[in-house]
Amino acid sequence: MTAVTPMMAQYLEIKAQNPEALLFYRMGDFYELFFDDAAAAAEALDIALTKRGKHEGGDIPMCGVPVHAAEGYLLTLIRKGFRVAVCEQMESPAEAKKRGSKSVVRREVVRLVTPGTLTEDTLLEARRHNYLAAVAEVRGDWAVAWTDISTGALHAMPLAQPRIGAELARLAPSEVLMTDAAAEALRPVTDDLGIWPTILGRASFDSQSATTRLTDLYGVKSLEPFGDFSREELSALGALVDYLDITQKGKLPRLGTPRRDSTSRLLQIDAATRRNLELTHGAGGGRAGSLLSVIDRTVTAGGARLLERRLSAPSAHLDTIRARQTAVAWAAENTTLTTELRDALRRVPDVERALSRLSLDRGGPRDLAAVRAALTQAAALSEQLADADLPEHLAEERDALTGHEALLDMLDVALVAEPPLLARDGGFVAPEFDADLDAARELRDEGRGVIARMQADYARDTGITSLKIKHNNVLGYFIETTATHAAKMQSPPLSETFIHRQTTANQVRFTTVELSELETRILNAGGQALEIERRIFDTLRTAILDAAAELGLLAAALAEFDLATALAELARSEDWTRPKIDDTRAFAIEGGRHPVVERALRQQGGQPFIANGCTLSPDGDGAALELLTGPNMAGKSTYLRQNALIAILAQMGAFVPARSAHLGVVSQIFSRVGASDDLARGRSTFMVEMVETAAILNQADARALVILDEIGRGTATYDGLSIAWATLEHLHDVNRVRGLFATHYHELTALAGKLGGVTNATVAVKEWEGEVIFLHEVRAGAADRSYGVQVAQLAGLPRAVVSRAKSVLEALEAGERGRTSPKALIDDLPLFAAVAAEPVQAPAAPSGPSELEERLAALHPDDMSPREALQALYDLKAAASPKDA
Ligand SMILES: Nc1ncnc2c1ncn2[C@@H]1O[C@H](COP(=O)(O)OP(=O)(O)OP(=O)(O)O)[C@@H](O)[C@H]1O
Repeated sequence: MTAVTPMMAQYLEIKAQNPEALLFYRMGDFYELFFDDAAAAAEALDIALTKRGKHEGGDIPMCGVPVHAAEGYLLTLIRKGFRVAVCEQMESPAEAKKRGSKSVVRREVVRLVTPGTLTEDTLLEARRHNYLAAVAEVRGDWAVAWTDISTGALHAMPLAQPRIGAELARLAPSEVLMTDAAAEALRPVTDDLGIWPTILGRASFDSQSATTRLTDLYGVKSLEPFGDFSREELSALGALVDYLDITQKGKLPRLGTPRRDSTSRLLQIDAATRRNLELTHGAGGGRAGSLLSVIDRTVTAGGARLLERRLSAPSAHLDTIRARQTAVAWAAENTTLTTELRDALRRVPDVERALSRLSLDRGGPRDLAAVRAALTQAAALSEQLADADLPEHLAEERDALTGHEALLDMLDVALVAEPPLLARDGGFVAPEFDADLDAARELRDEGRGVIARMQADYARDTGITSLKIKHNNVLGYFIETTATHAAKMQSPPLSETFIHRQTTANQVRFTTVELSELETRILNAGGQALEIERRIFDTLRTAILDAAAELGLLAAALAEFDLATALAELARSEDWTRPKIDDTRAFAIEGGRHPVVERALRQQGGQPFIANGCTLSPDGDGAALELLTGPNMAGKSTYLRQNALIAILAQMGAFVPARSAHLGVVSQIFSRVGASDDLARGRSTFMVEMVETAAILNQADARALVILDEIGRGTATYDGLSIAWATLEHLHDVNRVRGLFATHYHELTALAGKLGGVTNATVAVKEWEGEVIFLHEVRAGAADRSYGVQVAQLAGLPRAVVSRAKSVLEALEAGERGRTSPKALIDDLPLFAAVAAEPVQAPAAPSGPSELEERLAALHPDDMSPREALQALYDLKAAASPKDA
């Protein structure tokens, strides 16, 4: 076995401390990866896998990426789910040598790059939040905390375990921290959302140490002023801070004070509904095709993130909704000013992310310039708004725009117009800001002129016109002549001044005392200038960080103005209206449209979008359900979704795509539109649909809005019909929701007569020469048939199949009408014989309570000991299935 080299020993030691991450091991201008890391990275990055030296008799696999291009590679690795430990050289090779000729350069991991802890613009999506979340459980109570370290936002929320999935779906975090036990308990939720939790030890979640971590972080004695956080919230917050400490190696980012959020003030939207409605993510998983992509008119990154936040979490709090709506209405009424404001906003950089990089000491001169630009534009905005009669919500934001004049003045005089990327290269401090810097720069720059003059003098004195003064890294400055002048230069009197340094094939090189002195001065001046600039950078950075909290508010204010004006611009260009919102249970929309479908139709340049109204008028606290029948392709799903989207837009404070709208605040939205297979988890389409329907029936309250599309279609006709029937009855009698229910089971339309809160509606079509023409118009009444065969014909099904289908359909319908199963039908259609067997049976109305229900009602859990409760449970189970007992 070969001995392990000192460098490899160091590598192995550092790797052992970071087993979960790929180790980027700095060697000069490269980050090198070895062993399994190298194999994994080479494959993920599609770069060459080579080898270097031997370890335990085998070759060491290796690959590397150049430091200057590392960010791009990091991005690919993070996207592919890797975590990367960045290990830097903490001293120069020369410094290492001083400790002994065999010493290895000291290296340390300076940062663990994980999906939830990114700050670089190149690694982040400017218009999306990048959340790191932690889920904690303390004695059965749960909480979620989340942060976006690139902006400093920090939140916590206590919530019941069943709500965790919905909350994580809302946040769509890049990374979620949990203990092993919590991850086990939440496996179905995380699997559903495609989240791979990052597991931390129990110590990271300890609520006692969390308090200490947080008080230390904010330099306060107690957390009380921030709010009354529960143990589980503290545990989740503490885990976040601990993880940041681990990944940022002790350098904590700027974090705003923790804010308690509460689900009760938000419109509840569960994960499946979010997916169905494609609020922030389209069907493909990205932004494209989502409602967000269609409504986004923001011009700043901060505004875009705020829009995403609002759309993900519309409010259910009337005052909040109205305040936001008033801001948009103000912007919509003041179009000229709005246009001016948007012009100024366009020049606002991403100041939140600049602040976060500066606080992590990862910032550069451009981040200073970003703060300057934000302050400049904020001042301009505040001036434009000076005489405006702002609604309260915006007036408060206007106040946050000013108050940083001194800081702005300082940045203005200190920085050049377009600073370079890196502080270490210098050149970002403006002339006349610092006298010492100016002097050092002058000497440095002038030195070059002095060298040129010196060269001219030497050429004249020696009579060698080809004499040059040059520079290289080994010799520094030197005088060079061709070899033909060697003898002359090396004999008196010239040899008294010119000291020989080197002879090459064709050249001879010299120096002089005068030249070395000048060289020292030039070098010192350059170094000195850099040193002064570095000091100035630190001063400016400190001045900015001292004002970080207020600058955070300023950034938030800019985002609010961006959002209000963007939503106004959207309303203007798309002809949207301000909805009336109150605490009734109204749902009355005239001329509603689906913004995403409308845009798609417009882009295709064909048919215009047909607007449709929707009125659900509940009687008292009863249900109001619209049962929608109609042909395939008529626009049922579009109609269903558009009404849900209008409610969501209204409650985020936006205007809505309708001629008019009156909505009573909705507490929860459930939408099940076309479930898809989930084969990966072994659930069929039908199973997924039933699980989701169960969730609605169990959770929907009287303020819920429920949108169900073709419930029960994934099974045999009569099973499906019966399930749809019972579901509709339950929504009507028990949940008493406002809702829309689309179905192909025309039998259900009979319920409109039986259930007071159910009305029938249909999407109109015209039939012309055997073909259907879609009118996309929703009208009162029931459809007579589905026109499925005609639609299939439109889709290009072979003519023979279509005509055969038509005759099968006719025969089946004839059989149904006759309520018999004619022999001819069976002979013609042996495969379909079973279908015609039984006429549809309406499920019996629920009879009185069963014996079990009565026994259950008689139990009083509060008065029972755990032992009695368990016994009661055994008894009930025995009564329910006597055979098993
Ligand atoms: N109001 C409308 N105005 C114009 N075109 C529309 C309208 N609604 C829907 N469409 C068009 O009709 C297509 C089909 O709509 P949608 O998917 O909503 O039909 P559907 O009735 O749910 O069909 P199926 O029952 O087959 O699922 C849409 O892709 C769109 O192009």
